Amino acid sequence: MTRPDAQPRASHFVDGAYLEDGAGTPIPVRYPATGETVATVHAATRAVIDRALDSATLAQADWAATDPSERGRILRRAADLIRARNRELSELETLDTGKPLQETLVADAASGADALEYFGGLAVDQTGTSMSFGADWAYTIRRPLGVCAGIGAWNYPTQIACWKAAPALATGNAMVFKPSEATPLCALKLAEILVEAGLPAGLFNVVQGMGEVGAALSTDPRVAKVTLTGSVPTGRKVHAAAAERMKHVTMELGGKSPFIVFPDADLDDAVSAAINANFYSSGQVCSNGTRVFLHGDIAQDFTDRLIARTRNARIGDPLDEATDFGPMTTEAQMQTVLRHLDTARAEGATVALGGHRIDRPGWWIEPTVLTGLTDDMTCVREEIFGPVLSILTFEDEDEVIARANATEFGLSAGLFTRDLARAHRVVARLQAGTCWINQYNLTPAGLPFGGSKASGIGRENARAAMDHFTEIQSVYVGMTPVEAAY
Ligand SMILES: NC(=O)c1ccc[n+]([C@@H]2O[C@H](COP(=O)([O-])OP(=O)(O)OC[C@H]3O[C@@H](n4cnc5c(N)ncnc54)[C@H](O)[C@@H]3O)[C@@H](O)[C@H]2O)c1
Ligand SMILES: C[N+](C)(C)CC=O
Repeated sequence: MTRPDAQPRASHFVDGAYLEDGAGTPIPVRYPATGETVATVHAATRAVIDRALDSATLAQADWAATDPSERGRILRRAADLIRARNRELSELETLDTGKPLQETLVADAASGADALEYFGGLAVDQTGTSMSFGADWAYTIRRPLGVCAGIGAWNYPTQIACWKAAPALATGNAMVFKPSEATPLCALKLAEILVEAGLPAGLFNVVQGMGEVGAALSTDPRVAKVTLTGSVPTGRKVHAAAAERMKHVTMELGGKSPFIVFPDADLDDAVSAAINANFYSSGQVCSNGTRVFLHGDIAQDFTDRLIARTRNARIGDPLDEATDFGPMTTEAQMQTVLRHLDTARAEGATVALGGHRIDRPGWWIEPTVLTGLTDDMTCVREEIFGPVLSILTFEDEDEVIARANATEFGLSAGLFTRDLARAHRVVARLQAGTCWINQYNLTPAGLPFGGSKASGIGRENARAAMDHFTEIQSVYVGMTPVEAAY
């Protein structure tokens, strides 16, 4: 397939235009399907970071005073532009991440456009409250926070940038966004499109770099809020840095989510969902249901069907729309997954399917199913972030709930049953920010998404995100003479 040109016009997008500073450390962008370098960007220098933060600070004051209906119109225009350019953006996302075009065409830029459209519509609908205190009264207003720093992971670069930018901008904030160093390309396109849609310069700036650039944003006094999508260890660092200056935070972090199949479930549906919940994006999805708890009565049947269907995965060139399983996004992540597989074998796991690197250039791992596991094994406790599905069995409801909750994570959970009373009863006891009943991993813009426990703080999407990008100002209105003791 002809490969599109991935090299951006410059490394950064600041104050409405592309910006280069060759003094920054070069970051090669490698196509995961072959390992070839397809572009190079430079990490932001101190001068670039300062320009991004200063222009955002200046632009935000006017933006906060702009009629929210105008803010909303700009975001909705950006959504339309993204949809019109979906194929071009999806191809770039595929080059950036290695995810099959079949996926990026429907799940990445498209979901970013949904968020821009959704928050574009909600921009006019920021309501306060009013109350009376005798003759006096009071009201509340939601105020934007100021300049927000967005820091992204590498698995959904366009979606992550949009999910952060859309509610921030709708509510009158500016954003300086640092994409993952592994996938720096797509956020630049978003910045370009927002300006084309009419967003004033400085309101959405993109600066490239490794963790140090993210750390510089997290500690800078010009930044009022940090919203991170990343791993739990990074979340702990960013949260601590932000706390030094009492900044607001949203933390979208990792997980090790339970996927529970009761004996009365529709097994074909449950197998389909387990495939999506473990092998989509080659398993590089935060909310994946990687601990698959199967009731003993259906465990063998489910496992046989799962393995038979997973053997049909078409592994190949991610730019070919027929391909439905791609490589890992980074070489480092491939090595991490291979180490996890070695540990699993050493701890006694049975590799029922896959378990090896695929012999192709680039960073490929076979879709893998592990059986013969116990809850204390490393592969069951730790996030692997690769195409590795762990099967566990259970006998009763109380037991599976206790085991599902026995983790520091709390991002997501899923369950399959035809008994809706049981479904709601179990969900009420699961410690997870998002639960799916007879479905998995669907995250529409109108549904809050985020984690409990170590998996995060705050929520993205829905009205909840509008609240997280604003703070309440209370206004007390005195209507009667002021009395004083002396
Ligand atoms: N909950 C969610 O919505 C969600 C979505 C996608 C990915 N994730 C999680 O992200 C992880 C995979 O992504 P990753 O490997 O890019 O994560 P990561 O934590 O390594 O990096 C995330 C981002 O943080 C930056 N960073 C690193 N150190 C930093 C520091 N000290 N200060 C500020 N920024 C710093 C990185 O440069 C990168 O941009 C997984 O754990 C996955 O579950 C969560
Ligand atoms: C947020 N989500 C689930 C769409 C992608 C996470 O990795």
